[in-house]
Amino acid sequence: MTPPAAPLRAAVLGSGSWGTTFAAVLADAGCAVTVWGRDAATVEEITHEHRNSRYLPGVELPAGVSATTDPRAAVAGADVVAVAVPSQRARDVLAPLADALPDAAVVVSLMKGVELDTDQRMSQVVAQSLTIDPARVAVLSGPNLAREIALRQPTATVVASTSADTAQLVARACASSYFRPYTNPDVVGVELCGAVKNVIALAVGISQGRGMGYNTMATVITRGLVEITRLGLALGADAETFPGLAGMGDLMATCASPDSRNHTLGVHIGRGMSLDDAVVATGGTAEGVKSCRSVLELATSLGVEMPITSAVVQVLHQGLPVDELAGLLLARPHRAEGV
Ligand SMILES: NC(=O)C1=CN([C@@H]2O[C@H](COP(=O)(O)OP(=O)(O)OC[C@H]3O[C@@H](n4cnc5c(N)ncnc54)[C@H](OP(=O)(O)O)[C@@H]3O)[C@@H](O)[C@H]2O)C=CC1
Ligand SMILES: O=C(CO)COP(=O)(O)O
Repeated sequence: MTPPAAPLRAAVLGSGSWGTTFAAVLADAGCAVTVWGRDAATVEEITHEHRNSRYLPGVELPAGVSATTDPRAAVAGADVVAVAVPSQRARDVLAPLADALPDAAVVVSLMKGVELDTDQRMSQVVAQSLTIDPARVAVLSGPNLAREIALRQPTATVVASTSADTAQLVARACASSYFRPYTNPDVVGVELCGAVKNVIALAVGISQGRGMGYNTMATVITRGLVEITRLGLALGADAETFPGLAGMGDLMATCASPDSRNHTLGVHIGRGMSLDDAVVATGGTAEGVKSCRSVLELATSLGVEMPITSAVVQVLHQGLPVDELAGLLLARPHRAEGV
């Protein structure tokens, strides 16, 4: 008889809402989990009180989750290292850990952004900053609003890696009665879906902040998916990824939920708040604010049209009045539907 597999050891870098929630997911799936956080009070609270009152008020964490302020101690001995810091900070957090990562560890990016300046996807940033083979990197993305998962509401996700072994290891590490991972070899497609849906959620939020209803929301979501698909196909992604959990699934969750930071920030902008005030009022990481620029840059370099993304960049960063956003999109030349 084959002996049962030994419990996996996991590290999570980032003690915010998703890092802490994913640590709970891993622990519920049977892993021994250490979270790295830079805030000593949060680390203390996670380890000794099994709570993270700043990011997940009212949620009790499994006893199997502990935390440290030492990132090297967190990754020591880990089989799986999950990364959940803001995308624009990932390189700074990971590069100093290149010589601390265990040789056999795989790294899973939980982040949904595209790096400014380099226009790299997070799996590229992870492999480059840790100097590891991309086959040791996975990305996890899907309709995964942290708070619902922390309350153990059922959901599914996609674990993508160019290596089936890596994807299966990460899927095994996080699968539980309420969290169902599907594997997918399409890293590019899964990752783009996660990053660009944040930009589309900003656009939906802006329209709702202006008082527009469900027709507008459905239009922005549907044409947003077309934009994501166009960019993904230009980068070699698999067309089947886009209607799946990482694509349509995450768009629906993020564009519909008041828990989404991107959606919420968009609503503030739609109601007339300045970007700086909206960032403060939203709290937490709204990746689309920065990634809209890198996504648009990537699209422009490939000659891919992304009118919604472009409109969001213009409203957030180039002073376009919100009232002119809809006109800008609707005045585009008429064309046949489709990608
Ligand atoms: N929340 C969600 O529902 C989901 C989020 N994601 C993705 O996960 C990633 C992390 O998001 P999330 O956890 O929600 O973000 P939060 O804003 O909740 O937490 C961010 C975490 O990163 C830390 N951090 C912030 N700035 C730095 C820095 N300069 N250096 C190191 N650490 C830093 C914060 O530390 P401190 O507390 O000390 O400020 C905090 O621990 C994002 O890419 C997001 O898109 C993906 C799926 C779901
Ligand atoms: O990615 C998410 C849900 O899948 C979380 O969305 P926000 O980052 O907008 O909160």
